[in-house]
Amino acid sequence: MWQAKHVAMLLEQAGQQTELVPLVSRGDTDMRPIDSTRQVGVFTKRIQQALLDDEADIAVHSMKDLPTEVDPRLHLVAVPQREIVNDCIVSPARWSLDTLPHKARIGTGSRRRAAQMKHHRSDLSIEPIRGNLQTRLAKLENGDYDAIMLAAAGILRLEMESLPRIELPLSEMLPAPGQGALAIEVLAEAEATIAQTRCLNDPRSRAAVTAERTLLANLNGGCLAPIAAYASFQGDSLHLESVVLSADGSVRLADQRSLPLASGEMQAIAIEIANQASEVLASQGAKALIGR
Ligand SMILES: NCc1[nH]cc(CCC(=O)O)c1CC(=O)O
Repeated sequence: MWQAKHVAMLLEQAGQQTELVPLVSRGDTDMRPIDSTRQVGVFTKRIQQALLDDEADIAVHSMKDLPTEVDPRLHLVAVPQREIVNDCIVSPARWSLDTLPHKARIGTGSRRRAAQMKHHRSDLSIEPIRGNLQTRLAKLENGDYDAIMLAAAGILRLEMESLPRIELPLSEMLPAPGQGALAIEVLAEAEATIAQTRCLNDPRSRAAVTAERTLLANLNGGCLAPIAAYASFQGDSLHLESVVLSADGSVRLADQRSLPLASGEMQAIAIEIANQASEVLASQGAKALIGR
């Protein structure tokens, strides 16, 4: 709802009228451990269906939740300015990755977060958790976990800035492809809506997300894979950091590279840098790690 209201506000600032269409997705209601369901698009399918059924004109997703497979009936018209990309450890004592007690119990359903935590701290006990933020925080307060992991962007969007937490540096915890970014989808044939929503696009945020998601797609990883990637603009270059891990964090393949922006069109550079990175990671055995 925060994300949809945020996009409505941006559109209203651009002189467009909007109406909110609240929806509930399976991702909101299904409390089974996310890894066990092996489903993709649990947060996004319901919203996409609203476009196909003409219940809504504009879909607002978390980019991180949007599967990389493209539905030809839909068009990703815009990626707005991206938020903070980091992950956080939430705990009353504000433990960091280094100060967490020995064998602390960490609540996360993310294999990417679990593997990176275990890579740095193999003693930690990673335990599954589901539910919305309020549910997760209640479980933390109840003592079910010593700490839980959350995206900083989600905490800020829920206006929970006072939550006791440590933001993890990218060197310890690289984000999921697309983390902290929004995705605006419309029907591919909706030319008028495309024209009205194009103004929401931030070309640099879009290029960064394209690089990260191309890497993910090239390695056949869904949103559940232990794959992390972060693209950023550094001077006159696009920079891409990517990491693929074994589930237990004992194996960690990493790649870092830059391409000058002068070498071509920005979206093409984003795809090229991802292709180079995924080729190197694949040659080091990334695909076997992901399947494990
Ligand atoms: N899978 C749930 C989800 N999808 C997007 C966010 C956070 C916001 C974002 O990363 O854009 C979250 C929660 C979390 O990872 O803590």
